Amino acid sequence: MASRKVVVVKLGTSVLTAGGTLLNKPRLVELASQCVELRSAGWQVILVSSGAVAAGRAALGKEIGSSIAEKQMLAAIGQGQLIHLWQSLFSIYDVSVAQLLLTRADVENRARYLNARDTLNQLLSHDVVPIINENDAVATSEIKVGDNDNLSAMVAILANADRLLLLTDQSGLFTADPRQNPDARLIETVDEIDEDIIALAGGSGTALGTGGMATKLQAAQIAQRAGIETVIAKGSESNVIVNIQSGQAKSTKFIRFDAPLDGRKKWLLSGPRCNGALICDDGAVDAVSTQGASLLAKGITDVSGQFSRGDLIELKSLQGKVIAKGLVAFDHHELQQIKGLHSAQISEVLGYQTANVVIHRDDLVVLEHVAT
Ligand SMILES: Nc1ncnc2c1ncn2[C@@H]1O[C@H](COP(=O)(O)OP(=O)(O)O)[C@@H](O)[C@H]1O
Ligand SMILES: N[C@@H](CCC(=O)OP(=O)(O)O)C(=O)O
Repeated sequence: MASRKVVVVKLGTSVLTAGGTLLNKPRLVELASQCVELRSAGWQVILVSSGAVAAGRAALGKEIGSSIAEKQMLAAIGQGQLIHLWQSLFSIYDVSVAQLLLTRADVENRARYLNARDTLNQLLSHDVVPIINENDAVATSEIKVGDNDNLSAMVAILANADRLLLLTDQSGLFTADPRQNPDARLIETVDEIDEDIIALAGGSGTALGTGGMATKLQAAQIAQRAGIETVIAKGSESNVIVNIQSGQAKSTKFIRFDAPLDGRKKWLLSGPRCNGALICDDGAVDAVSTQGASLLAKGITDVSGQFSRGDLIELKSLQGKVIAKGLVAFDHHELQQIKGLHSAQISEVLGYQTANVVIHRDDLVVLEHVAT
């Protein structure tokens, strides 16, 4: 059991509705049976299933507006229908499922993150298929992840997954939105998600999808940095879930970075939002990004945003590139006073010294290796 590989399969609204506005039950039947086949081939499967809003619309049976409150109502109605449908389909194969509804708050807070991780691990160790969605009915904009692509990357990190499979209505990332440009070509492999790649991704081509290719690239980038391979493929392709695992389906594959991070650093990548940034000189950027050093006050040229001690912030180069993220040991007022100073001068200026480094390397996750 311990050696089984874990795959997170994200099913977009576009897949679950088969291009319509309501859930397409035959499509769900096919997908459930593929997941069961994958389990028989030795994979543990976690589903991130969109579709609550679509299911709610079907259950309500009448047209309503598209305000946030109305969508939240549809999600509240539909989530029960959705999980009931999955449960009845998996039960045909004697497979138990469990519902987990998460918000950003569940991954931002380290204690809640560990709690969600324990639940997920328990479910997997008991051979249950976790079926996850955002808790749309109660999630306000402050605590919302907002799209299930990013949520699925967070789940992949939580579960220490080997692969993230994003199923949508296209075979992967194209050189342009295929809905707008019939000449667009499929990109089969992406090594690094740089600005040129990000520029290819547009929003959703439909009224029901959230985020389009842009949020799929964000998810792939989070997963890539955490050492997880991401594949985007078309959910309507016959037997796609099984064929992807054996490399036999059209897709875009994002190569994972080969730098194993410990669990805490993976959490830094996945969940918390950054409350500010420190602008660093070339020497500090080099020390942090290529030598694995802690960030010292000496290398900081500027401070932006308002944050407290212990908050997650970004480290930027003088050119404005985000190099790393880390948990900061001083608040923004203190940093305004000590930026550019030697560590030995900190207590002189502040009148106290709570730390010698601004971000300890154990609290820092490097996003870009920059040659300065
Ligand atoms: N470069 C691109 N390659 C492929 N699809 C793209 C691209 N840019 C934008 N898209 C759009 O992204 C859509 C898929 O995202 P979305 O509608 O959010 O689906 P889902 O419900 O599966 O998350 C596609 O239908 C397509 O119109
Ligand atoms: N949580 C929402 C779906 C949000 C979402 O990201 O949708 P999609 O882009 O279609 O995967 C729902 O269940 O309807």
